[in-house]
Amino acid sequence: MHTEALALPGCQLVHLDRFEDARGCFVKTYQRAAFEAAGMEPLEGESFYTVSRQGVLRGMHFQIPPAQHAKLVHCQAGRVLDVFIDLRRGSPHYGQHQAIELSGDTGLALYLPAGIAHGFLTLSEQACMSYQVSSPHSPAHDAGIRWDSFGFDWPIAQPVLSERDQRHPALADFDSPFA
Ligand SMILES: Cc1cn([C@H]2C[C@H](O)[C@@H](COP(=O)(O)OP(=O)(O)O[C@H]3O[C@@H](C)C(=O)[C@@H](O)[C@H]3O)O2)c(=O)[nH]c1=O
Repeated sequence: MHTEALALPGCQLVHLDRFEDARGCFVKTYQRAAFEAAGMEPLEGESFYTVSRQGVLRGMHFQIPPAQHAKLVHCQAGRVLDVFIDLRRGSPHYGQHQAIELSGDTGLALYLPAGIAHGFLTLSEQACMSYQVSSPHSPAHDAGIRWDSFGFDWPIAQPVLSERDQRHPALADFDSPFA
């Protein structure tokens, strides 16, 4: 495993160890010692995955303090356009976003520290996204920014959204609790 620092401070592109042979591939998705050595928080709160159809957009999600957490995001199958926003008031990049394509073919994952909103659009017929987070889910602290409110030019006008994701505040109306 090796990592690359991204433009938003603390965010890292993680090149997972991926071994291919005639059967398919083997991907090592987490090793506590190596991840900590690369500056990541232990990601042992919970893990989960989602399966989404083409055109589904999930986001832009984060947990607010005191339940803020870091996450590792990885596309196990299919292809997604992954997008994340810096919500840390003290950051010189506050309100800025970055987008990276993730797919089941590359072994790329994203590490996002607390204070980063995360979402993605499914580009392939179906995509499986897996997550590893540093602390448990807290429904009372689970929050979001509306997908079309932070200046990103999504390659779709009418994505499939959950009801909750249609109701998030715009970035401009969000009073960020992240330092
Ligand atoms: C996020 C989450 C949801 N749930 C439940 C709540 C709800 O009934 C159901 C679906 O939840 P959601 O609609 O929030 O799922 P989803 O929109 O897939 O949420 C995910 O979106 C991406 C973009 C992220 O970054 C993730 O951290 C997570 O927030 O699962 C949990 O039990 N644990 C969890 O950690």
